Amino acid sequence: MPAITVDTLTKSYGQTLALEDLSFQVQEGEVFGFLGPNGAGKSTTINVILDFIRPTAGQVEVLGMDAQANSREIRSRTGVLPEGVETYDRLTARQHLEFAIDSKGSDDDPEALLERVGLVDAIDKKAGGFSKGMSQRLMLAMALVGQPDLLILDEPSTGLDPNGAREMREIVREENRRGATVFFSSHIMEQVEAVCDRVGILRDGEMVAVDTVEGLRDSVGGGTTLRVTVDRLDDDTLQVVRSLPDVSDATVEGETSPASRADGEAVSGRNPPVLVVQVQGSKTAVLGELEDRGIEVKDFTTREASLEDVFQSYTTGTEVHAR
Ligand SMILES: Nc1ncnc2c1ncn2[C@@H]1O[C@H](COP(=O)(O)OP(=O)(O)OP(=O)(O)O)[C@@H](O)[C@H]1O
Repeated sequence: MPAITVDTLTKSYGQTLALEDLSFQVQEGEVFGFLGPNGAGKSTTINVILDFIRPTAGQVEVLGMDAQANSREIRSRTGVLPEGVETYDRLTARQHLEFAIDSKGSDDDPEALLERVGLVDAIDKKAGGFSKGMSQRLMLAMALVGQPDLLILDEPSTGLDPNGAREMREIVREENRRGATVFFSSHIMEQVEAVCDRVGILRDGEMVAVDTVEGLRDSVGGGTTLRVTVDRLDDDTLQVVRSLPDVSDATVEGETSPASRADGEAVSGRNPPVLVVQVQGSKTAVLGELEDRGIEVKDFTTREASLEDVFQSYTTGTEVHAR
């Protein structure tokens, strides 16, 4: 059974179309990363899932129930870390937890929960003095109350330093091992890589891709950037390299369009020229071609496309290039 089914969901705020015909499923027991740039519609989707806002059209089912008709039951089985931390300044961390434990009717121990999120030392301190990261940890502890079947974390790493972000990922893994489904929104691809089974990428209110991280990387043909320092380079060679089967692009560093030179003169400056090639497969064809043409390869480096490149490709429509 899917934990979340979003079916042809549309949401307009006046003239603003925040979501358009959005459909996707999150399977029970998976960690699903919900990615998109600012304004893509992630929070709007989460707010509809939790029935904080009503859709313009479409349906949402959560834990097998209708999101609107059964919102109370859904919320009792869901732990939420909302975007934009709001704690009560005058209440201590312990009091926040007690409030969440009471409202969920659970028998959790506030101390144990705060221990898990690394905030136990501040258990009797008022939240008004907390840093952003501390408030975020407190909100996470509140989301964990009652061993929820579904965890919805909206930008959970906001305000956390690298250690905090790592601890957050560990908690996500632990919760998932316990059996919880985790729906995790972020605009940072690297944050979701380590924990998510699948990733959905939202752009302008529409899902542009849903796949594993590896699948996404393959689908954009991220490939490798090969940088080759050579003793010389001419226009002919550049054209030949560009036409090799696995090459999607080749340029000379510092030269915007060397191929446009009409005289076919060697393209070189004071430094040895560097040929920058986007390759999908093996780099040996490129190096072999250069050597066949009597060009000396002085040095070369390679770099894989990063997840940020992949994310950028999906969310801006530009071609993905490893840099
Ligand atoms: N209450 C609102 N009234 C009017 N427009 C809204 C409202 N909430 C969101 N929007 C608009 O809907 C679109 C989607 O916003 P949403 O907050 O869902 O995106 P997001 O992906 O969560 O962005 P972020 O990463 O910045 O939180 C944006 O164009 C936003 O300006």
